[in-house]
Amino acid sequence: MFYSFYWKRKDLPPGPTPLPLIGNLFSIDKLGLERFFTDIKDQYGDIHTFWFGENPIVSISDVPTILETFVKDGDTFAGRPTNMLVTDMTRHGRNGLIFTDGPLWREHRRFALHVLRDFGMGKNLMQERVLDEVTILIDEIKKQISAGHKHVSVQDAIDLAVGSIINALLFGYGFSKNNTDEFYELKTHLRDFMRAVGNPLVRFCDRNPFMFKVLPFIYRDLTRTTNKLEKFFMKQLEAHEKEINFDSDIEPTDYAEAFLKKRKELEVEGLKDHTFTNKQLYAACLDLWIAGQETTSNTLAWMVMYLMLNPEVQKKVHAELDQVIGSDRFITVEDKTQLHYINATVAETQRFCNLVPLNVNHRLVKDVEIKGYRIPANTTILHQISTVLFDERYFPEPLKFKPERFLDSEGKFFQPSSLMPFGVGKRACLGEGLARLERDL
Ligand code: HEM
Repeated sequence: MFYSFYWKRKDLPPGPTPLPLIGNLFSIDKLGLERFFTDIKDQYGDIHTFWFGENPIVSISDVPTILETFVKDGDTFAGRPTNMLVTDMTRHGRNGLIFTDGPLWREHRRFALHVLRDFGMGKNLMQERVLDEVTILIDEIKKQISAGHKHVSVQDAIDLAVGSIINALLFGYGFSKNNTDEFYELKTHLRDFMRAVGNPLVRFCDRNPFMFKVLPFIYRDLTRTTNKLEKFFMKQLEAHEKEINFDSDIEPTDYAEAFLKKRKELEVEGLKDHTFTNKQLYAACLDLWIAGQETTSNTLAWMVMYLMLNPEVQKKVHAELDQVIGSDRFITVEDKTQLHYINATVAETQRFCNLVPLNVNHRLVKDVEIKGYRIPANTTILHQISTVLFDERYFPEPLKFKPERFLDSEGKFFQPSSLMPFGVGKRACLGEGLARLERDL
C-alpha cells in the first residue's frame, strides 16, 4: 500500500491517485479521455502524471512548456516507450515508423519524408493525385443525387478517396474505379485490427510479457487480425515487386517502389546489414495506413458536419469561393494564401474535432528537469494536444465553433502556435504535408 499510494509517485508531478494494477483506468473509463485530461489539468496543473496500469505517464498541457521541451529540446523527447508487447507482436519486433526510435526510426522517417516530398513539391504528383480523387468524389456524390438517392453518405465517399490516396502513395494505385472491394476488405481488416489492439484487456497486459504467457487467449484476436493484415499487404507488395523495373533510371512513383529500389541499391553496394527489410516495409506500410486513413477521413467528415450545423459559416465559405475561385475550376495549393476565411474554417475544424484525444506516448532519452520536477530518463511523457486545443487561455469560448478566432483585425488568417493538431517537435506527424494537401483541396 505504502509503495502503491506514496513511494512510486513521490518524485513525479502530481496527479490522481492510481489504483494498484489498473492505475487511473476506472476514472478514464468513467469520464472519457477528453474530460479526464481537462479535469486533471485543472486540478493538478499543467504538468501532471496519470497511470495506465502500473505505468506512469507524465503529461504537459501548456504551450510555453511544450515549446520549451518538445520543440527546443526535441531529441531528448523523441524516444518511444520500449516495453510494448502489442507493438512488437503486430510489427514483428520494433519496426515501422510510429513506435520505433533511435537510428532505425531516424533513417526511415527521413526516407519516408524524402519520398513524400519528391512526390509533392517538385513534381506536384501528390497534388495531381489528390485532385483526381476530388474529381471522382464530386462526380460520385452528384451521380447519387441525380439518381434520386435519399441518403448520400459524404463520409463514405471521403473515406474511399482518402484510402485511394494513401494506397496510391504506398503501392501506386487507388481504389476508386473497379476495385472498391479491395478497399472494403482492407478496411475490415484494419477495423478488426484496431478493435483487437484497443481491447482493454490487451492494453492492460501490453507491458507485461508475463501475462501473455499466462493468458495467451487474450491475444488470439490480435494474432489473427495481424496475420490477415500482413497477408493482405504482402500480397500487394509481392505483386508490385514483380512489376518494378530495377534497371530503369526513372524515379519511383510510390513508397514501396522507392523502398525496394533503395534495398537493391544497398545490396549492389555490398551492404548486407541494412534496415530495408521486408519486416520494416510491412510495418511502415501498416503505420502509414493506420496513421493516414481515419485521421484525414474523419477530419474531412467533421468539416462537412460543422458546415451543415453552422449555415452562417457555410455562407461565408461559399462567398469566398465565389469571389476568389469562381465555379469553373478546382482550388489548387496556390490559391491558399487568398482564402482567409476558408483557412480559418479549416483550422477551427481541426481544433474543434480534436482528433487525437490522447497523444502518442514519447520516452525521455535522458534525465530532465521540468518546472522543478526532476524526471528520469525512460519516463513515458507526452504533450497533451487535446487539452491545449480546448484551453480557454489559448482559445476563448473553446466549446464554440468560431472560425473568426483565426482571423486578425484585417480579416487575414493567422495560425497561433497553440493550434497543434499534428503535434510538435521531432515526432510531429510525418504525414502533415499530405494531410494538409488533402484537407485543403
Ligand atoms: C488530419 C490528419 C492527421 C492528424 C490530425 C495527424 C496527427 C498526428 C499526431 C498527433 C501524431 C503524433 C505526434 C506525436 O507523437 O507527438 C502523428 C504521428 C504520425 N502521423 Fe499523423 N496525422 C494526420 C495524418 C497523417 C497522414 C495522412 C499520415 C501518412 C501519410 C500520417 C502519418 C503519421 C506518422 C507515420 C506518424 C508517426 C511519426 C513519428 O513517430 O515519427 N499522419 N500524426
